[in-house]
Amino acid sequence: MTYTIDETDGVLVFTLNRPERRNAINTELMEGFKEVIEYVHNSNSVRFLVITGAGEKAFCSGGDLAEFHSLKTEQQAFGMLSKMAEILYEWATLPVPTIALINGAAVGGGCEIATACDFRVVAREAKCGFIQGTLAITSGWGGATYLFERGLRHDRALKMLIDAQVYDSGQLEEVGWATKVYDGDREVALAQFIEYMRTINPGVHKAYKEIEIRKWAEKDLKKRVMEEVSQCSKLWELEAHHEAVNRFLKK
Ligand SMILES: CC[C@H](C(=O)O)C(=O)SCCNC(=O)CCNC(=O)[C@H](O)C(C)(C)COP(=O)(O)OP(=O)(O)OC[C@H]1O[C@@H](n2cnc3c(N)ncnc32)[C@H](O)[C@@H]1OP(=O)(O)O
Repeated sequence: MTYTIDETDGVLVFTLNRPERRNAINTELMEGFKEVIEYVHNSNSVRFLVITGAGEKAFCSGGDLAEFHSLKTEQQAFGMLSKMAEILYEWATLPVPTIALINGAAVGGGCEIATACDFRVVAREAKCGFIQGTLAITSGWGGATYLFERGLRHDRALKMLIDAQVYDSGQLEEVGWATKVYDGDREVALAQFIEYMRTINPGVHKAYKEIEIRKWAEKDLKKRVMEEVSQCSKLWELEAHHEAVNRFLKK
């Protein structure tokens, strides 16, 4: 199974389970996101939603370059990108706190997924970055739009995007992208992170999330996400992108 979904004591953990591909997102994993979103909406017990990656090397390496390399045209790219962008918008607007438990590399779309979460709890040795620029594209699942919503200083957010490099945990904490950096066991780090939040009535969590969600609705966030998708789709079609992906796949 390319993913697992486990609920324990109100904490729902969605684990990307393709460690041999550094937990790259393929079509099957997109369905996993949709299953989790439906689970949360239908649940009276889930209080926190956590996403993490199987193994110790990666949280998520973004889109599956082998699977998505077959997408050549702007229209073909838009079909995949918009599907995941819609999923991430539903994820970002869930009525429970969402936590990216970043156990390893979060790059490209993996960094976008983490940025769409409310919190980013990052392993000391993890490196994360919006590396799409090295593939001659921009973020394509809404990650840049969410980044500009996360309260980082504009210059720091923009530099993360146009550096297109991976940042270490110290840098991620310094720019304000990492909520917390942890050492050792990820389960212990998660338990410590939610220790106080879990003493608070879940109705309070939901009400505070609704304030942000209302602001995003008033500011046409979803429209802006889809404009980001369209921009990425245009760049996707260009030869520079396909050549860059070929170089990776022939490594
Ligand atoms: C809008 C989102 C956007 C999109 O999908 O359009 C993107 O996400 S674009 C960015 C796509 N992602 C990448 O370019 C990252 C590529 N991967 C890496 O940079 C590294 O694999 C890294 C840093 C995640 C981990 O490095 P490490 O040295 O630990 O592992 P390897 O590179 O040796 O990879 C092991 C194994 O996994 C395969 N792999 C890794 N990432 C992907 C991926 N994104 N898609 C498909 N396959 C991936 C890699 O090819 C290796 O396979 P093997 O058969 O063992 O050679």
